[in-house]
Amino acid sequence: MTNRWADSVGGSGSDNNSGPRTGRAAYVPPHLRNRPPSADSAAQPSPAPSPANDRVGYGGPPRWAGGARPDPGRGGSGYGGRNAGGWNSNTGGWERGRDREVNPFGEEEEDAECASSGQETTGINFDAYEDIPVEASGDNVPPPVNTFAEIDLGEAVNANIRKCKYVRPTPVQRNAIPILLAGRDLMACAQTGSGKTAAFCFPIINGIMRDNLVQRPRAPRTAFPLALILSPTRELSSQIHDEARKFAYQTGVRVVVAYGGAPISQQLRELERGVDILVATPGRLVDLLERARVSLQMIKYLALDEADRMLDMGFEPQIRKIVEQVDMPPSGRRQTMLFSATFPKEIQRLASDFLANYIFLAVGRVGSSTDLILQRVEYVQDADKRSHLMDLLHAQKQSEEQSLTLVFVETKKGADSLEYWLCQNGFPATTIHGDRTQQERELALRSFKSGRTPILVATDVAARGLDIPHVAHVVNFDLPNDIDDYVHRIGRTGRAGKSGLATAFFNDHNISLARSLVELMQEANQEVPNWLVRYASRVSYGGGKNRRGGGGRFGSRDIRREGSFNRGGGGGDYHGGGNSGGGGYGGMSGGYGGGGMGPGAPSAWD
Ligand SMILES: Nc1ncnc2c1ncn2[C@@H]1O[C@H](COP(=O)(O)OP(=O)(O)OP(=O)(O)O)[C@@H](O)[C@H]1O
Repeated sequence: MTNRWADSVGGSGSDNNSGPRTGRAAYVPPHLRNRPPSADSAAQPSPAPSPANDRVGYGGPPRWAGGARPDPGRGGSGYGGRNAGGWNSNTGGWERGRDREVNPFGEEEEDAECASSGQETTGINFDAYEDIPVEASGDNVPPPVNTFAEIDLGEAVNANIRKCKYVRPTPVQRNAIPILLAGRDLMACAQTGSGKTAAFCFPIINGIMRDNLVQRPRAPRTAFPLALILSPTRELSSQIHDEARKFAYQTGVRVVVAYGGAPISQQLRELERGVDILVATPGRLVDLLERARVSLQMIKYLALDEADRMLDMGFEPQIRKIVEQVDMPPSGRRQTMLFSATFPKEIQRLASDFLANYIFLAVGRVGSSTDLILQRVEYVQDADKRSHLMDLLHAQKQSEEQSLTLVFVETKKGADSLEYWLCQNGFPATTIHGDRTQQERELALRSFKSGRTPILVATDVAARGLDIPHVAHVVNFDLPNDIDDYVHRIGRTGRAGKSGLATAFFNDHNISLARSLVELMQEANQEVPNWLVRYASRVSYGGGKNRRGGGGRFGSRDIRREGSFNRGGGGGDYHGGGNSGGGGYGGMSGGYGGGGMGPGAPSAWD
């Protein structure tokens, strides 16, 4: 079918999305999607999502109508597990202990999704990570551990680890957990999908349990969390919250999430019930701070997930406000942990403002973790991208029944346009990007995860952190401008020791990425097409976004070791880490030089 949608590949901004389309009642164009729920519609029941696309009913009632959130893992969760202590009575009128803690492991029917993702961790090929080298620098680095049994996380947490079916710690967990349990600040660079979330959650939960009976100020309606975990997107915050609730189940540690796009009233109610660990996106947290509904004066643990993203141009002002300009204890009086798969040098310099005498940990030599991901680059002109994508999807349909495909595009309009075209052509697809309401975003993600719509077309809003089982193929329909964004995007497959496939469509618009792409692929032992090598040789660095820092084949090494660093803590000490197989350390793609902070598509972020 030739239509205006099909013509707008790449979403250059042409206004192709106007007007609802008759004959496709299911579809509501983007400009109508962000309407707040009306009182009328709120009274109506929600229709079931269509098997082909989650958009059925967008024009209809909002799914949050009547107060019940679509995600049973979050909405209205009670609390009550006090088995491990860790609380005091000074809760400022919170409702602690009155509610029953909802089981986050999905033993109840409603949480079947969590249950199945829990089963994912059985049979994981963690041998794939066995020979991954580790480099840690800083003063007196605590040695790594090999088993969870070697770390005293407490019986309740250990029980949860068993419920998660984690048999042994991943390399980043082996190294980061002892460092954090020793109370040290940490900047950790480890591959996508290698278990960083647990690496910072376990020590935080353990620390809060150890800090039993912390006195908190009495202030009506103000929450005083002990730990703050910040992440760049709503979906990632939600995911971290879900994970942290599992790890903290029946420990007495209460985890609450707050992010934009969702009704604040419900989040306020959750906060009023009490909070030990607050997981939040920066924007919503600033809002809560300004309303004086959250105070950071009791924060003892601060974690920034996707820390390089959190400190780049888009987020840095908000992060500085939260960390430096409100009431959070200064570095040295709190424990700060920064995690990502990429750490450009510029970001490392900035990050040192937030850290005290920190340890830098790099887990995974360039080329080791990406072995799990087969990377292909194909030369495809813009006009041919759709038919090419269709060929890939047809091939995949035949090969694997259960597999999901994540397709990254540059713009929000491009995402809508491609999704529409795919659906028209018989491929059930949905989309996630910053112009969709949070309700739509969550629904799209659930529909994708469940396999109802096995193709998700996304902007960079889905590039980082999301842990979706069964993503077999990541297609870079439009390549990003920044190699770090590429790394995070392809990292949505090949997670937790599993293998995955990543295909990129390259053409003359992507020349600036050629060199860093070739380098990354070579380091990852991938087959690089000759034509791409020729493109790369035509590009000079010239200070552009993709210029690599002076780390040579070492990805993100501690900048303090390069002598170009004058701020903050010591550095110098260095050990090869417990699993070290020798040189060639670093995160997959950190260490890119000045200006390496991706512009991304700020409007697509939270
Ligand atoms: N010790 C373990 N044993 C088995 N599975 C694990 C273990 N630790 C984590 N996992 C699983 O590995 C998957 C990836 O973990 P996680 O999402 O924390 O990765 P990540 O390093 O934060 O990735 P990204 O860089 O993309 O954010 C999750 O499904 C998680 O449950």
